[in-house]
Amino acid sequence: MEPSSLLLAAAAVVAAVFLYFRHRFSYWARRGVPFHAPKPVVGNFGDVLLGRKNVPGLLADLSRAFREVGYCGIYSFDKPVLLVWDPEMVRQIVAKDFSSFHDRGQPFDPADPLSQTLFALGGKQWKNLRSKLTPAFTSGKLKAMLPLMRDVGADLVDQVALEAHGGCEVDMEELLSRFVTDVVGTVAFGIKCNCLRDPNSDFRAMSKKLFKQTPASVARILLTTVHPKLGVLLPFKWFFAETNDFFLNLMRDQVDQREKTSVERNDFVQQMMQLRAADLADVDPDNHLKVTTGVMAAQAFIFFLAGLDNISNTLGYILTRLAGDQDLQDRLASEVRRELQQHGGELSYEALKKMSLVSRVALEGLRLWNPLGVVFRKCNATTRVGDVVVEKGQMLFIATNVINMDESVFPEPQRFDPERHTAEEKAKRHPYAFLPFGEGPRICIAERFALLEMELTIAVLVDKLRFSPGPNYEKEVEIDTRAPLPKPKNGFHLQVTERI
Ligand code: HEM
Repeated sequence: MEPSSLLLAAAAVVAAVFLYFRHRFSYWARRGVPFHAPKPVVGNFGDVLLGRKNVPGLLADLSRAFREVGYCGIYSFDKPVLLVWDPEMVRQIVAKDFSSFHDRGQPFDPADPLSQTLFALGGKQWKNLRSKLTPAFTSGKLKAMLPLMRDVGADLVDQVALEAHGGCEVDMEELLSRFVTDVVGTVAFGIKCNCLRDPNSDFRAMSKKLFKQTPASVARILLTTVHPKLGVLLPFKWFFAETNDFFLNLMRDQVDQREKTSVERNDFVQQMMQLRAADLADVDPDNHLKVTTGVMAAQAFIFFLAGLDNISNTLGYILTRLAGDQDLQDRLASEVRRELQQHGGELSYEALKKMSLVSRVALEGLRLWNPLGVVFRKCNATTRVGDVVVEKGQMLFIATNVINMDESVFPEPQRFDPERHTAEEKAKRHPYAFLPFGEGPRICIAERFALLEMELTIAVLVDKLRFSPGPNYEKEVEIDTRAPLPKPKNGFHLQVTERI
């Protein structure tokens, strides 16, 4: 090709790209929705890509200019996204008009077994699987899982006491992270993985790998959130081949072993096996997802993804707050000891459910730490939400961290105050003003499981141990802005002594 033709072709490409972005980036202006001016290509997400802010932090900052409006338009790369924090609009999106917003727009690749999670599925397949998985989280099932969790809780207390040597500072981020991995190992996969004792176990290595953020993994997560098809085309699977094989083999081995030995355990693998047996009778192939070993592994994998950092970091944050408030910590310990006494010394399900301060502390931790910070939906039928006409295909982000910090609802929002979660206080506020687990038919399926695990952990720790500020104590925990979701930059260092 002639140099002049080459130059002309290059100019045409540049002009086409320019015109494309100019059109894309005028989306909100054309609709009269207040918006943030985007940067070329990255839209409003440049600070996340550069590691300057995590996703909830970015969304909180973007909401600030339009706080009273309750929503604004943003651009995730070139994709317009409606950012919402007005509780009434949120109610409409996640509950009232659920039929127009039933999916998250997550990628689903039939060739990638671990992408077939309840979180990612949409439409009728989601509905069918959700109804099958819901019974796995009933009170009866949680009660049956509790002894498994309690054993790991006892291991945690022993390990913390061991590392504290009667008064040293301990990094609770590391120990809690190993603890939650052991819990998931036992309740989801039926194996004792011993990460608390052995920080180099296979399970621990895999969980570390999974949560290790690389520029490629962050880019993929962001891109797949807004461009599912693009995500599927990228030359690596949802969580890379090694992770796929690890979880698939784990599930396969567990199922084989149980089928051979007829051993039954009160865990998630057992429930998935029952589901698979019942599934053989399901005669609706169009709307239901066949429960293969891959589909079973995918659901257990979500346990792994959702049940680790979310829970361990919220607990680490709570212990940090308790270390700074000895009075609250003592009241908590008294409640735990009183209820234990009244329940024959056993930390039973009934005893835990009587510990109302423990529960309020867990909720206040979730309000302030808010591990996910954002809930998303994709519009599947054009619908008016408040003053905005949301078109089919439109992505919506619900900034739950902004809602949780509204000072008209939670005065002095930065203050750790469990009394915000009494029944009377709850009755005074909008029902959508506190959403750590999302809301509506797609609310976190494991909400009660996650709360139970958190309550159990708080109870076993404050019963036996006292947490206080040590030399590396951070009253205000510094956040690692390079991680997409809340993560402490320097761990949760706390001094630990035995509680008399
Ligand atoms: C403190 C811990 C946890 C928090 C804060 C949390 C929070 C959330 C949130 C905000 C959502 C989105 C809800 C929505 O879109 O309205 C969600 C969905 C989900 N979570 Fe959790 N979660 C936690 C633990 C877990 C655990 C341990 C599991 C293990 C099974 C789990 C499984 C799921 C699943 C499968 C969904 C998708 C539900 C659906 O689409 O039907 N989560 N979670």
